[in-house]
Parts: sequence; structure tokens; C-alpha cells
Amino acid sequence: MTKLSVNINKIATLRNSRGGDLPNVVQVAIDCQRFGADGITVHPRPDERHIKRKDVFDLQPKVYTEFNIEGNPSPEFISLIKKIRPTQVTLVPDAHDAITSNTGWDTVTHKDFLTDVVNEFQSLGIRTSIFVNPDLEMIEGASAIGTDRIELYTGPYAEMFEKDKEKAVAPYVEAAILAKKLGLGVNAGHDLNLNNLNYFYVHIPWLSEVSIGHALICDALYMGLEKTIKAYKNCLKMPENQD
Ligand SMILES: CC(=O)[C@@H](O)[C@H](O)COP(=O)(O)O
Ligand SMILES: NCC(=O)COP(=O)(O)O
Repeated sequence: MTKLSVNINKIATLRNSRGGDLPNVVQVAIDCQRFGADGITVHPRPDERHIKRKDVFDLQPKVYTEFNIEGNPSPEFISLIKKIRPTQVTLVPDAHDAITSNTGWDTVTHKDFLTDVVNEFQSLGIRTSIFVNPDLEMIEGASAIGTDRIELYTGPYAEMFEKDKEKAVAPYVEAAILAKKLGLGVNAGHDLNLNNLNYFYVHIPWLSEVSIGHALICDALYMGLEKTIKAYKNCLKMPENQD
């Protein structure tokens, strides 16, 4: 079963816009889980533009599904993860001023650094995932590091999907096949939405998890959070006439 982890960064964006506590990030996380989310993802960035360090501590006791924390493994981030002990940590190479994640790791150049970080988190019983582009050399590099999973950066897939869906998904299928062969779990995320998600899932049905935030929260403005989460979960099923 492919799990849906709801990224609630944008709930924090809305809350921060007025400086109060509305919407309440913890209550939304509780409700997302009640509505069927298999996990909650947050990405506490250094500038705290949305999810703040305090949010992560407030969320920790209330996330009873899977808690996935994403971030660039700075000393501050590593310290936070060691205190929180989430289900999973997803390592992303984001620059501090990046508007959003826009590429995966060079797992060859950064092998030694990432190996140390992965070993440290795994020694604490935290599942590790490394954010990568669908580049076979980078998948092999991730395997050499010893990570539990990779997360395929699906921004380019989403962009190409609108023009040529077969061309969009092809490199991801190849990367996911290699990852599976190497014994890596396969997560995916970034710019997945109700339009492109099922096509991606049908071509890579052994996906462990998709983490989705921006489009899901935007859809919820029109459909409501419960109906939206159910709609995204429904995309993670094979069409009825296809076994
Ligand atoms: C790693 C990833 O793709 C997501 O965490 C994405 O970076 C969301 O971050 P923002 O919500 O800050 O755009
Ligand atoms: N890892 C991807 C994620 O958590 C959410 O990305 P997006 O759906 O906000 O683009």
C-alpha cells in the first residue's frame, strides 16, 4: 500500500500571515489523520517561513501515524531530529534561500557526509530517506550510502506531465526499478496533484509513500480537507479493470 503523507507547511504559512494561531497547525494535523492521512510531513526551514521549530515539538505527541520531517541536515536540523525522533527523516539539499525544493542530492559528491548523517539517524531508530532526482547514478549513490529509502523529486515529472505524460514518467519508472533492485524503499514528492498522481502511481505501484502539500492544501480550499484527502487516497489505487 502506498501511504499518503500530508505536508502541512502551507497551513503554517496561512497561520503566520496574521501572526496568531489560526489555523492551528496541530489541530489540522490531528484532523488530517482522522480524515485518512497515513502520515504528516513538515519541512522546518531555517528562516521559519512556515513550519517553526516550536511546531515540530507541538506536533510530535499528536502525530500517531507516520511523522516525516524534511530538511537540509545542518547541525541545528540534526539536533532537532535527535530530540524529536520522528518515524522518518527526509534529507533535502535545499539552499537556505530557495523558494522551494528544486533538486535532489548529488549522492556521489556528498557520499561521506550523507553516510555519517544516515548512520547517526539510523542508530536512533529513525528511518532515513534521501531526496534525489531520477538519475540512476544518484540512486546507486544513495544505495552506497546505506539509506533506507529515497524520495524521488517529482517536480520535473509534474511539469512535463502536462505536455507528454509518457515522457514525464519514463525516467521515474527506470529509477524506481533500479531502487527496488538495490533494496531501497521508494518515496516520491513535490508538485504531485489530483491530475498527475494516479498516472505516477499506476506506473510505480510499489511506491512506499507520497508526500503532498501545496496542491492538496490548495484543493482543500475548494473541496474541504476531508474530501480532498479522500480524493488523494483514491488516486493511490489501481483502476478497477487493472489488476
Ligand atoms: C522536499 C519537498 O519537495 C517539499 O518539502 C517541498 O520542499 C515543500 O517545501 P515548501 O512547502 O517550503 O515549498
Ligand atoms: N516531499 C514533498 C512534500 O513534502 C510536499 O511537496 P509539495 O506537494 O508541497 O510540492
